[in-house]
Amino acid sequence: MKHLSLQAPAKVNYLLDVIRRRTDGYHDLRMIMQRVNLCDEISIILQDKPDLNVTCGRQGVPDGPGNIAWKAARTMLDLAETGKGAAISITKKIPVAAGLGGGSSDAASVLMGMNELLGLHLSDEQLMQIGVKLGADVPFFIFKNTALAEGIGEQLRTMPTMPPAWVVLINPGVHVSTAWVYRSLQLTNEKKLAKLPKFFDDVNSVCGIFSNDLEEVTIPAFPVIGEIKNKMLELGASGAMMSGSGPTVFGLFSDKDKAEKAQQALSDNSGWFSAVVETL
Ligand SMILES: C[C@@](CO)(OP(=O)(O)O)[C@H](O)COP(=O)(O)OP(=O)(O)OC[C@H]1O[C@@H](n2ccc(N)nc2=O)[C@H](O)[C@@H]1O
Ligand SMILES: Nc1ncnc2c1ncn2[C@@H]1O[C@H](COP(=O)(O)OP(=O)(O)O)[C@@H](O)[C@H]1O
Repeated sequence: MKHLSLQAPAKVNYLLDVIRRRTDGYHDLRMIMQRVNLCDEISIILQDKPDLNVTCGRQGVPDGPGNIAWKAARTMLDLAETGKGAAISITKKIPVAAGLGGGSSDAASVLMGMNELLGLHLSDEQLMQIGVKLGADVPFFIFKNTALAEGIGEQLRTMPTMPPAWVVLINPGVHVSTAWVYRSLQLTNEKKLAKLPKFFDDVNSVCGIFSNDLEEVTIPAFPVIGEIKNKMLELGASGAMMSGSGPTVFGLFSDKDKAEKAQQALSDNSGWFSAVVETL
């Protein structure tokens, strides 16, 4: 029986410009996406019987066909046409519906893992084309590099090297619907896009690009997001912002000690998820 153990990392968005509303109900974006080393753990066992089982056991995440990882595995098993099946178990470490891309990352890891286990030899480009049909952020997790993402997130280019940083993640656990955030956004006709630097000297220069249009919707509705951002800056972060459609706020630090102290100060609130992680 073939078996693989995988680590599926989370992401944060350093930039999220919403450019226009599309006719298919989605929005064209310009994003900068960075992986961090907070990882879900995934085990895949390839089986001779055709059954596909995905178990997660985490509240708010479906087992079976409702799980995005199940859809990823099903696609790969159908492509292979070997009659084999798989047993997949997911241990969630990434908070769910948090703006950290956990589901998309799980799906990307399963696509890459099944490609290997089934000996399909699909290229990363082919896996990314399969991935975008499962979720807009899936191709980024196959691409792996820190990326400038356009379209809905499927057009990816490698960003100039960014200095490594410590990232404090704080999720206050309020429920934010991604569909509601995009729907509520007031778009201007001709959005002016800030020019991006050609290189980044230090963590401060990375924070110079921080901007997330979705905060215009989430901060007025959930003031706690703005409060965490302000606190993070008071505690010495070089920059702080909401990731994706939230509600997780992250702060970037060049100093590990400061990052750990900020996490401690912010994690006093019971029920909040908090972590200090590193950029990948
Ligand atoms: C905001 C981002 C940024 O990385 O990430 P998360 O916060 O989810 O991590 C992504 O754009 C999340 O894209 P995606 O993964 O497709 O979101 P979904 O939850 O599937 O989308 C829910 C709904 O949001 C709207 N939506 C989503 C993406 C997009 N570019 N335009 C949209 O208008 C659509 O109405 C869609 O039906
Ligand atoms: N493997 C998975 N991990 C997390 N969420 C999943 C998974 N499969 C399906 N979902 C569903 O996807 C939704 C979005 O979850 P997630 O990817 O964690 O958040 P986000 O889109 O904010 O990055 C959740 O409501 C959850 O029920």
